[in-house]
Amino acid sequence: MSENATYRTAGAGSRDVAVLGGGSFGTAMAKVLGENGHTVHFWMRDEQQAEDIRLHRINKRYMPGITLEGDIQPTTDLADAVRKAEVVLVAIPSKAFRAVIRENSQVFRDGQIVVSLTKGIEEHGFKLMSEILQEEIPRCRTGVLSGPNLAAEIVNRELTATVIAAKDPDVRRAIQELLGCEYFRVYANVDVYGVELAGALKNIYAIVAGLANALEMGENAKAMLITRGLAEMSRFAVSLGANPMTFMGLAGVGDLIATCTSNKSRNFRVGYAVGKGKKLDEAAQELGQVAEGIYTLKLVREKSEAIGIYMPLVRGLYEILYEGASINAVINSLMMAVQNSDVEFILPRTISQ
Ligand SMILES: NC(=O)C1=CN([C@@H]2O[C@H](COP(=O)(O)OP(=O)(O)OC[C@H]3O[C@@H](n4cnc5c(N)ncnc54)[C@H](O)[C@@H]3O)[C@@H](O)[C@H]2O)C=CC1
Ligand SMILES: O=C(CO)COP(=O)(O)O
Repeated sequence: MSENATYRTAGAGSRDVAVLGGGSFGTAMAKVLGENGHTVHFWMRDEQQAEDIRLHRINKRYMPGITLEGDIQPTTDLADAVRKAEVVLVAIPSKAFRAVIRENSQVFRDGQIVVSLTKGIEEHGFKLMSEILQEEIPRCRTGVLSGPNLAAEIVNRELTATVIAAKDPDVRRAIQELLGCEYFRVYANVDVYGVELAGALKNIYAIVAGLANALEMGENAKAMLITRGLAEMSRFAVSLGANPMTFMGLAGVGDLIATCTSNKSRNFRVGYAVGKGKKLDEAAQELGQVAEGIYTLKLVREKSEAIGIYMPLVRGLYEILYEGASINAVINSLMMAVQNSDVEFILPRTISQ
């Protein structure tokens, strides 16, 4: 899309929306909403950052060079932002998600629409963000936004599609109307658990893909890793109750392609740095932004072992990142493993072939 293209609100007129979280993705969604003619109460915890955005219309730390247009009002007063908003979008990293919502749970209203944009899993209890919303603010109507949504592309108005997953049709419709525009399409799904889990799981395979790229693996190898990643993540998610067809959609295969093939993905970049010999801590430190896959990997490895789901890529990546295994040794062991069926929803993985 050209910089000079005109933008219009996709549906109803101007609405008040709160975006919680002043990082890359919060900024990207605030920008879409602002351009769509909505009033954005953009909450962040750092007053200096809020003041800077107020004055210069640029989030210097997370989106340098990107001007925020429209009625975007940076604030450090979360209660005020939520009270003024009809709809709340939450883009806070999974590690801080519950604490922020719990601390402010009283300010959310009955029936208020609250949607998670976060692609991660809570450390204790393996809770997804929509489950945290239901526990902390059960009187709200909740949903999840996920899909191939690299923030760095959205802020440049590059064509993008996303998925709003919610049981309540009003939530789905509201988000489609608020965010949809010439460069941003919003598809709908009712499989909240599948869409949300897909978004969290793909971060693991983006790290694997970054590693493969650092090792200059060929296209066959990269395609194998992405496709076997898809098999592994859908096997795991389906065992927990997700719909396997969700993984054929934007939130599954779509997001996997975007993040496993682009160094705009922070998870991919962490994998790439480790593949080039950096220690995990060093790679994460240099990134300076969240790479949820680092934490998701630990939780998924633990959970898959507890429930007996075969996830060789998760196990291999865990050994590399957390147990100091050599990358070559892990690759050799993966290549020597039993050769299973391709699509196990057609030919079961474990029967004799
Ligand atoms: N950046 C992207 O392309 C996309 C990111 N996401 C997801 O969005 C979520 C947020 O990620 P980004 O904005 O990209 O991360 P980021 O690393 O760019 O920014 C994180 C933001 O969270 C804030 N934060 C951290 N701890 C906090 C706390 N305790 N209280 C309040 N604010 C806190 C930081 O100050 C920062 O503003 C992640 O779960 C990510 O997976 C989803 C789709 C795309
Ligand atoms: O989820 C994302 C794009 O869909 C962003 O991925 P990263 O967090 O790896 O940058």
